[in-house]
Amino acid sequence: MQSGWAARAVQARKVYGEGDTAVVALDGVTLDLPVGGFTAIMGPSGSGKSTLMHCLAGLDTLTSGQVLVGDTDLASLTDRQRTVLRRDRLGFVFQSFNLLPTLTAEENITLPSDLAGRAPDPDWLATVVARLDLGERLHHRPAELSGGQQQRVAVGRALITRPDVVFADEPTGALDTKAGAQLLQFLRSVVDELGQTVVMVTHDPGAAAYADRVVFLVDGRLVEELVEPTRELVLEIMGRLGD
Ligand SMILES: Nc1ncnc2c1ncn2[C@@H]1O[C@H](COP(=O)(O)OP(=O)(O)OP(=O)(O)O)[C@@H](O)[C@H]1O
Repeated sequence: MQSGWAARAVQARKVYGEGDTAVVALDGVTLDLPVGGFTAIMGPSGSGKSTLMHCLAGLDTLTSGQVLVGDTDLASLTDRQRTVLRRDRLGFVFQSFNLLPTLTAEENITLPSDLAGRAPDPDWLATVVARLDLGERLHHRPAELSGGQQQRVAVGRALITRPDVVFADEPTGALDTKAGAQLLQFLRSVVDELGQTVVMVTHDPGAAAYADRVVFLVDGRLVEELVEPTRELVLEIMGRLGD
């Protein structure tokens, strides 16, 4: 990609409802997601993290402002085109894995390609499987895998189309500490070694410390940005912001 960012929000504003009951969820957020970067989004409950993520991912639309994925302005697309863009150019990892129980690990990973009617690139599939250390588990069904392994399958599924951006919403929320730390190391290596772009919403300062940069939202505004975060620095800012 020519531009230095994989996706960006420009003066993003989102208002839910109207009149007296209107809620300003995003209040002029400008944020670049650099290509090959790992960005964490933090902030108190209700600060707009999910709204920002959903708008960046084309799952929700802005009231005003712009979201660009690569050079594509999401507002210029029809619903159908946005759905195709999500399928082909974005990856998603959820707190609760969301794997299909009747499919094997490999079938879950290749599902987005299968749904698009395309064979997955075999070299890329092999690279992703090796990077996520899933080679021994490809023929297992989700119920036969640990939570950490299931979430790695979900990361593999998010990566299979070589997306512009992987969106991870509390990806370690359902994992124990050890599996969570491992998963974050895998996400880190997906950025460092495969050049993928990851954005993650988290409440956990330890998880945020794996990112290159943490942005903090309060009341729908970006109020702080921390480059090369550590758990301690994240905690200090959270304390200051009243989380
Ligand atoms: N569909 C909706 N309709 C009305 N208000 C909404 C809707 N979705 C979110 N909001 C409001 O927008 C604001 C931001 O919500 P959002 O879910 O983005 O916050 P968050 O930072 O992700 O919170 P949490 O950490 O609790 O998940 C909140 O005040 C919320 O109540």
